[in-house]
Amino acid sequence: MEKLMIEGGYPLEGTVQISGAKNSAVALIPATILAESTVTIEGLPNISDVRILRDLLEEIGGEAYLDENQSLTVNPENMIPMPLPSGKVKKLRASYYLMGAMLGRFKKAVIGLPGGCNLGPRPIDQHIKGFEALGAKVTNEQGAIYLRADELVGARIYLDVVSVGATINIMLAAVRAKGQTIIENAAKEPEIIDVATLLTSMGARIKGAGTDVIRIDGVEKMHGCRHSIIPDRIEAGTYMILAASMGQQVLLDNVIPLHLESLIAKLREMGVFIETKDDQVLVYRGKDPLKSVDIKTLVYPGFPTDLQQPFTSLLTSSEGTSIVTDTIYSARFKHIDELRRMGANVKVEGRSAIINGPAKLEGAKVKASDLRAGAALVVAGLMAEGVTEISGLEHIDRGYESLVEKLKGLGAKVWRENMDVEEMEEMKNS
Ligand SMILES: CC(=O)N[C@H]1[C@@H](OP(=O)(O)OP(=O)(O)OC[C@H]2O[C@@H](n3ccc(=O)[nH]c3=O)[C@H](O)[C@@H]2O)O[C@H](CO)[C@@H](O)[C@@H]1O
Ligand SMILES: C=C(OP(=O)(O)O)C(=O)O
Repeated sequence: MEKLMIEGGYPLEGTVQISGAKNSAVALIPATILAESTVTIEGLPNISDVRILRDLLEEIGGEAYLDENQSLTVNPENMIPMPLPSGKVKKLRASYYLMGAMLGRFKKAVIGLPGGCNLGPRPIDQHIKGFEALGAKVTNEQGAIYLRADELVGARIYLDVVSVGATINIMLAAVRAKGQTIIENAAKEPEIIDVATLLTSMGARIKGAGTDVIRIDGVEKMHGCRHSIIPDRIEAGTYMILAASMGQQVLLDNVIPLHLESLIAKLREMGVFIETKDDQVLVYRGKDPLKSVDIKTLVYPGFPTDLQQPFTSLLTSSEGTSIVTDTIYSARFKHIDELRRMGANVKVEGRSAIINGPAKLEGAKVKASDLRAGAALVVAGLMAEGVTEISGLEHIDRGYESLVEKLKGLGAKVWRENMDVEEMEEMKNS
């Protein structure tokens, strides 16, 4: 087991290449199940979630080859509706997309309840409501979801909560249903458009992805294609926050600036300078101290919940009081105790964190309890005086490709180290 070591206080400068979007990748890979010939997805991020999903495709009989350029070629011809009640499906949240994709292709699936970051309750009632509306019988037996349908028939489905996961999962099943499905109050995240683009290249008929009403006309067969994934707006956002905290001039390459408008607006409000080009963003700081701001996480195009945690770390260095409210995941504050351990002046009240700055952070031994908590601690570690040791690296590896190499490329002092036996015991017991 490894830990991440950061010696803080060094300015960041240079160019960083942004990888393909994790939250697209984890839906695009299951979507390949729906095709009847070879699908290639180019530019996938080199992260553990991608490798686990590749393995899951092989478990159900697919051929899935990930090459050195992170292109995944899937031959789904010999796939079978093998039950996946436990094992790797438990390692990530997005294994729930196997439900929609297998239901669409085989009209049946058995998938263990998904894992992923522990952000408090992560219900899937809206996914199930959608599958049932399409004609599936859905039961929960001993921690696995059983889905079965004689046939899938298009339906009008109104989502009671705007959910990225439910929107994509229903889309995956509906592309192979008979007739038209209309998803109302759909989520509008860029990852939904990316999945719809892949499905359309595979022969699906989808209109309105990226708006709150999506219309899908079911088709009988879907074929192979090539697809290039969108850049990761959350990884890009994390590097923009890092640049705002410690950057002189940091250029992000392979970005869609439009996907980051809420973050760009908030960083500018704090006094950070940002220039956007077609697929690049330049971030730099002036001489003045950063100003405090309030943020509230919202569905897209609002401020993303996935950037709330690293942004909170940045706010510890700004002058005045900031309030961060997470309306998507009210318990997404496990990073706060760790930030306090490093000297931050933050308290949690209900679904808000109240941050008083500027605080002088000091290196400490801290634990990443989930993926973006890990990103938050990396931001804090780079700002802090002295050495920060971050355990729980397996969470960070779920979502950030080559983090150490990318940070080193910007001039950070960061490295991975093996934990000693005592530390591993501590980890197990915490
Ligand atoms: C809207 C939002 O910011 N979604 C983010 C959320 O998506 P994730 O897919 O986890 O969450 P959803 O978008 O599906 O859910 C949004 C909200 O709806 C609730 N819900 C969801 C499904 C359901 O069946 N019932 C239900 O009540 C969730 O608890 C949550 O409060 O985390 C992902 C990974 O961190 C991000 O990629 C998404 O951008
Ligand atoms: C919480 C996240 O991932 P997951 O939903 O896959 O657990 C995330 O990407 O911030």
